[in-house]
Amino acid sequence: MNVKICGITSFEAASWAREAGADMIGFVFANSSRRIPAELAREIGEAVGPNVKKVGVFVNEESGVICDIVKTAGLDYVQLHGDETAEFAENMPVPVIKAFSVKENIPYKEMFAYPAKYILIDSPPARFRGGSGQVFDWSLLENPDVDKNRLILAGGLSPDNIEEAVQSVQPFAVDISSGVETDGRKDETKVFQFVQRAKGAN
Ligand SMILES: O=C(O)c1ccccc1N[C@@H]1O[C@H](COP(=O)(O)O)[C@@H](O)[C@H]1O
Repeated sequence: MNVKICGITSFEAASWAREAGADMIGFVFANSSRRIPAELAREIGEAVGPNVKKVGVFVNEESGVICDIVKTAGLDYVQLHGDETAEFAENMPVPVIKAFSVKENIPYKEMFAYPAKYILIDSPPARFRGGSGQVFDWSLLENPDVDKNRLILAGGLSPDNIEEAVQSVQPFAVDISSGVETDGRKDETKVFQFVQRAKGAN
């Protein structure tokens, strides 16, 4: 199981993610309490090293701004968490993770035809576009049009529900932000528990 720890804002949180065995870390460049400058993301990314891939999270950002941040921060992927078109994604400088909000009667065929390396399915937006900590009904993903090899599961995951989530959905990867925080800051114990349980749950 691949694991992404999102909303990294400090060197120590990034090193917990790496030591715990996370495959990707996410930096938020959108409206969020977790937003950080591209220069800080670059410094944290350099400290973590090349084995952990760096993802930049954007919501309806201009293409030129994303390209600049990809270069400055040294990103491996962009996560498009807004209403970005397929044409927009095709012009990104690095591979794309496209986030969609879950809803009833989702057109999965259309969703998985989107030109992205991975498709991330998240809960509906709350205060910000993502990172709400809300869980959704995973049985909505029981559909033959869901390509599990490209699926990243997100939305309200936590050390307490991750084993059940992995066993029932069997996605390519899982992504978490608020579920490994205490009082709005990443929590070392929760980061380790989450990664270990996700990787042990196959
Ligand atoms: O984490 C954020 O602050 C954020 C802000 C804007 C867009 C996406 C964001 N994060 C993504 O939200 C989901 C779910 O997070 P949570 O685990 O429910 O808190 C995840 O994909 C993050 O990458």
